[in-house]
Amino acid sequence: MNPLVSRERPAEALLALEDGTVYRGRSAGAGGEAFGEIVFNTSMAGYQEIVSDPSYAGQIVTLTYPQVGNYGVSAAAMQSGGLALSGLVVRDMCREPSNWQIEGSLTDLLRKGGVVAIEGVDTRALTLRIRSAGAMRAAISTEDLDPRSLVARVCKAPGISSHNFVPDVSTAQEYVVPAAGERRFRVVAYDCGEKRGIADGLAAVGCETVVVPWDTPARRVLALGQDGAAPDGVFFSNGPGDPTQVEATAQAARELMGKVPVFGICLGNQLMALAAGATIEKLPFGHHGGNEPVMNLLTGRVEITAQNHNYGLVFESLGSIVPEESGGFAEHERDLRAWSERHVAPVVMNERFGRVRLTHVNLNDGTPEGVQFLDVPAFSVQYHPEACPGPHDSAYLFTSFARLMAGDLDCLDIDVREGRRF
Ligand SMILES: NC(=O)CC[C@H](N)C(=O)O
Repeated sequence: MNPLVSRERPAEALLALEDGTVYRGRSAGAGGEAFGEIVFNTSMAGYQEIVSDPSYAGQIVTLTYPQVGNYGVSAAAMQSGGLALSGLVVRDMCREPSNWQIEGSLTDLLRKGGVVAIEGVDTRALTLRIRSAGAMRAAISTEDLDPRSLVARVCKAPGISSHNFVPDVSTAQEYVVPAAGERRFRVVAYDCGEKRGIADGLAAVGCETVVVPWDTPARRVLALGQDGAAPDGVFFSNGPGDPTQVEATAQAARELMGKVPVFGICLGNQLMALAAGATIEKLPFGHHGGNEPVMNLLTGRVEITAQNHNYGLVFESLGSIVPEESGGFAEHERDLRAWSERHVAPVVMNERFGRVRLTHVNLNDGTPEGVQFLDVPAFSVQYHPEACPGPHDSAYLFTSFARLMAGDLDCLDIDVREGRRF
């Protein structure tokens, strides 16, 4: 008999949302109770990378793809050492996974990681509800099966913005990730919950990376390069929760930008924007999935991207527009779609760091997804060039960072300059 096949009858479970909606199902992970903010992820594969992404701390993830777990799990797909998400909701959890690389089942991984999960939920209906009502507080329980009681307890639970989740997932100690192949740069990465795929992406372009805790002061980082000198570059990682909670890292970004080349992904992008004094807004239900179209405004190319965020920066809040560098757009425009339609990469004047150019826009809702600082060597994106899971269209951004560290400030259109095709 296949040792991965479980014949036991799973316990009953209940999912409750703060708007009063409840779904009955069965346990598909650890027993117990989990509270968190419910979001949906539209990836069609990659459930293991999703559940091991530290950015999901404090969240209950609903997978829109209906059958989950069918190819099992393996150590190589883990994006971190453990599972940080609060809970998982699926339509159908496969109890007979099969794959030549299989090392275990998703249900076992969730159980070992203490993650409460529910299956048998109409995830289409649930996703539509989240899409219209927005991300909200929710709970999964295998203990409290009384809908009224669980909804009432959800309504009393703290919201995601009331806690800084980054210390829970950041490294406690500094450590070094070697370059894959020849070492070209020595980089310091702020670990706010960094995914392994990002560490691999940095290593692949020749970075030896010193990974440091989220609250490491800038002055320490400036001595972590070769022989106690400043590093060749600094990277700000992805991570969970509300970016305005992560003050120590935003403060470090403020001190480091302008001193060394800087690159940020997702939470890193938000923290660099906060360092520049920008406003961060909460999106209604965020972007979580492997199929989000983003236009690179410098090349006009559209990348299909992996995303996982609920917050975004308000580009106009970085400063007032510089009309002569913004394709004739004299006014602040709320509708960034107009810029993408006209392939204009507008520039604003930031009080602290000088000119900032909008480089990437999400084509689904027109939200800003990448900025480049023109007067200091720094750029960041809101989405995930490392994929894991997802398409690799944006992998060039790791090369862009290597170019930036080598002194090439025009580093974001390299795929076109090198004639690369997707
Ligand atoms: N993946 C991330 O870095 C997410 C950033 C932030 N926690 C958000 O939800 O927007």
